[in-house]
Amino acid sequence: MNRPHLTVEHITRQFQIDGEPLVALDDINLDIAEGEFVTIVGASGCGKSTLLRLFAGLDVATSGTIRHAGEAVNEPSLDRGIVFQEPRLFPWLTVEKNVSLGLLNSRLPKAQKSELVRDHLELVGLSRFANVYPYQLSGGMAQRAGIARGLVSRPNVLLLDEPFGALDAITKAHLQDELEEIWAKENITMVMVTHDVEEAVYLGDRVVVMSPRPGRIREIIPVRLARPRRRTSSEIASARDRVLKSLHATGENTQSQAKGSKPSDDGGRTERTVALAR
Ligand SMILES: Nc1ncnc2c1ncn2[C@@H]1O[C@H](COP(=O)(O)OP(=O)(O)OP(=O)(O)O)[C@@H](O)[C@H]1O
Repeated sequence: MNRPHLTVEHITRQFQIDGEPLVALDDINLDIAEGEFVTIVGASGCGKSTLLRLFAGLDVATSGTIRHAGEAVNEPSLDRGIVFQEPRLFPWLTVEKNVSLGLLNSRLPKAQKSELVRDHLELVGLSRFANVYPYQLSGGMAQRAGIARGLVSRPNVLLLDEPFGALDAITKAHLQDELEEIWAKENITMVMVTHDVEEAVYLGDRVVVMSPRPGRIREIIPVRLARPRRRTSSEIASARDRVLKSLHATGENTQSQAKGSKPSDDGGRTERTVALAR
C-alpha cells in the first residue's frame, strides 16, 4: 500500500437516543492510501454515514483521531469533497451556479473559479447544461452536477454516500464507469458508502465490511483485479460472493441477496485483512 493518506485511529462515536447512549461506531481503525478507491458496505444503521461524516469533518468523534495527510480532521475542508445520495441542488440556481457553490469558501480569483466550474462541468459531460435549472435535469444528470460540485475545489479526497442509490440500473452503470474514469484521470482518493455489493466490488480496491450494533469493521476484502473490470467476469462474481459471505455472517440482508444470489462457500479462504483494520 502507498503511504496512508487518510488514517482512522480508534474512532468511537456515541450518540444519545432518548437519554440512552448509542454506540454508532466502536474502535474503528483504518488506513487509506493516496489514490485508493475504498468502498464501505454494511447493514443499515451500522455507522457507514457517520464514518463518512467524520471523514468530511461534518461531525466530531467521541474519541479517537482521523487524519488527512497527517493533519487532524475537525472541520470541513476544500481538500475533501462530498457527494450525497440526493444531489442537493438548489432549485433556484442554474447548474453552473450550483456547481460553483463547491468553491464558496475558496479564496481563488473569480476568473479562476469560473474556469474551474467550466472544466468540471465538462468533466461530467454537462457543459451544454450550464445555464439550465435542476428541474430540467434527469436524475443521472443531477447527480453528475452533484459530483462536479464535489470535485470543483480539486479535493484530493472525494467522499461519496450512496451516490447512485436512487438511480435506475442503466444510469447507475454509466455513472459508475464515469466516476472510475474521473478517479483514474484525477488520481483522487475515493471513499464510497454503498448498499450495492456489486458496485462495491466493481469499483473498490478494497471493500470494508462493517457489522452493526455497535458499528465495527468486520473485515476488509481486497479486490485485486485489473481495470477496466468486466462486470460479468467470474473474478467479480467471486469477489462479490466473498463480500456477501462476510455480510451474511453479520446478519446483513443486501441488495444482491435480495435479488437471489447466494453467497458461495469459499471454504474459509476469504482473505482476511483484519490486520489492516487493526
Ligand atoms: N445525529 C444523530 N443523533 C443520534 N443518533 C444518530 C445520529 N446520527 C446517526 N445516529 C445513529 O447512529 C447509528 C448509525 O447511523 P448511520 O446513519 O451512520 O448508519 P448507516 O450505516 O449509514 O445506515 P443506512 O445504511 O441506513 O444509511 C444509527 O443507529 C443512527 O440512529
